[in-house]
Amino acid sequence: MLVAVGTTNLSKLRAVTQALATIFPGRKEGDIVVKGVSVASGVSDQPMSDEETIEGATNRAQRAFAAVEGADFGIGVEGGIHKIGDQYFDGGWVVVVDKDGRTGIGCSARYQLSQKIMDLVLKGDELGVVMDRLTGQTDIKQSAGAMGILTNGIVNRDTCMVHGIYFAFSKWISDAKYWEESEL
Ligand SMILES: O=P(O)(O)OP(=O)(O)OP(=O)(O)OC[C@H]1O[C@@H](n2cnc3c(O)ncnc32)[C@H](O)[C@@H]1O
Repeated sequence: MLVAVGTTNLSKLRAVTQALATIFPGRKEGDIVVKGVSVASGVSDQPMSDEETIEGATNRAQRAFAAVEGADFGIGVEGGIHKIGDQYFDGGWVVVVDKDGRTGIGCSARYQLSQKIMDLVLKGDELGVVMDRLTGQTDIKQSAGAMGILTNGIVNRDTCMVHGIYFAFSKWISDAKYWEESEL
């Protein structure tokens, strides 16, 4: 199975590899090939709404699928912020496409961003840059992620994304009766 993922971010690629091993059990090592490709998300570097983040994940999935010949699936994973009331939350959206034209969508758990972090993001820096500056670490977005820092390592970015990937694949792994047009 060849799976094209629209990113070269190591945390996202780890999440996809881990999720696929659970989604398609019994496959021998090497049966599932995950190929990360650099594609444009087509949205801003720091998406600021669920709608924009879903659009980015969709573009990444479609563009990765088109870029990798013979791919069985294209996957787009996009991180983004969303405001609910006067609070800001971050999370990841996942879109899956396949060669039959089917599309699946899922999202990770989301977590609150403090006003202190948001003040820096709203000044124009991406969350990853802000977290690097606050922690003194480099490229947090490819390792623990902001959620890993804020949960003291309990939920890292790849762990968080894995659930979004499971949900995005639900159409392929649950009974078709939940998805087909039915007479009920
Ligand atoms: O290489 P790509 O796939 O673009 O990965 P990315 O991490 O740069 O990009 P995303 O589009 O998924 O995320 C949008 C921005 O949100 C930030 N971001 C989202 N979740 C984050 C997290 O958990 N930790 C740090 N930064 C995060 C990050 O700075 C990104 O610029």
